[in-house]
Amino acid sequence: MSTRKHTALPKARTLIEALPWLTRHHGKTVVIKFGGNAMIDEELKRAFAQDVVFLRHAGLRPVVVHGGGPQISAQLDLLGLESEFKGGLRVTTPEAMNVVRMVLAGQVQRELVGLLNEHGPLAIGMTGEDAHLMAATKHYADIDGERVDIGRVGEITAIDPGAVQALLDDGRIPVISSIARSSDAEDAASGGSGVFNVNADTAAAALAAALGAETLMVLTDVEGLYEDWPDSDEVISRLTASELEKLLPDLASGMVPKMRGCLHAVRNGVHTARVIDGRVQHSILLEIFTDEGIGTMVVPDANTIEGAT
Ligand SMILES: Nc1ncnc2c1ncn2[C@@H]1O[C@H](COP(=O)(O)OP(=O)(O)O)[C@@H](O)[C@H]1O
Ligand SMILES: CC(=O)N[C@@H](CCC(=O)OP(=O)(O)O)C(=O)O
Repeated sequence: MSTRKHTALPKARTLIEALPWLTRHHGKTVVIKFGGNAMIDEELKRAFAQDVVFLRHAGLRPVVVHGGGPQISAQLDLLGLESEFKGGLRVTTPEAMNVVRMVLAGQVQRELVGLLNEHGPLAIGMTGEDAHLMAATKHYADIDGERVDIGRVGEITAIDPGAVQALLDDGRIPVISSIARSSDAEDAASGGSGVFNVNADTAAAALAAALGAETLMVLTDVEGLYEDWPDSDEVISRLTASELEKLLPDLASGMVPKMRGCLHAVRNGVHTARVIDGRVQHSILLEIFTDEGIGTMVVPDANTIEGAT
């Protein structure tokens, strides 16, 4: 004879709590940006892969855009090259560009694809260079009103999401590195050097808009957008595009491309853009499938879009 205690009820409640969210998000595209600072340990990376695969099996269409800033800096350091940032962007010499490409496409992307594919033949890696996904032109940093040359940093000029849509239609999970081909034909024809280093938050936001995604989710190493960083740890849970626009000039480095990206996304058809804590295991599932939600959510101004709650 065997007996069983009824411990299953809380589990069932959790599943039932997910039901309205499953219905709401079914068939919707979610672009998830996984920041280099959130990839701090193996457990977290595995949990991230599980969450993304869960979304896919729950009927959503997840797309991963990954970062790798700290990993690039570590490799540059090994090679005796310095890392310098201006306005939150890496000053990218042609030599550094080769390292950026090697680390993002050859190391970080490969690792994430491998972790996702432990769950089945799902993930396919690509960079913005593939199938004309991302075209860019040279970006100049604006430092106190001055136009500063920061090397091979790109500003996205066009996105062709066709290849990503095709992969999604085929049930795959695209994993994208933020490298773009030059939209200048002559530069592009120069092969290896005809590419640009694009900030991964910016790339994720532009892709979310081009795909008509429902949600942009940015995983980082803080709980969300702090109101008075670094003096307070009060997280802003929800703000409109206009409210965010007013805050932008006061934001510091790492948050600038993230929040600019969120603003761009919600102003271009994405229903919600969220910044969440990637250090919390299964933060993606908590954000998508539970009533609480975590982190900071940005919504369009006239919040008339059904589902932007
Ligand atoms: N208002 C703010 N709220 C939260 N974090 C902020 C804020 N302003 C600046 N930051 C900094 O931004 C960092 C996140 O950006 P970044 O280091 O580029 O992360 P990622 O690798 O995830 O893209 C945080 O760790 C924090 O130091
Ligand atoms: C132009 C620029 O700064 N590109 C970034 C690309 C990687 C990135 O954005 O990684 P995180 O999301 O981990 O910061 C860089 O070279 O670090």
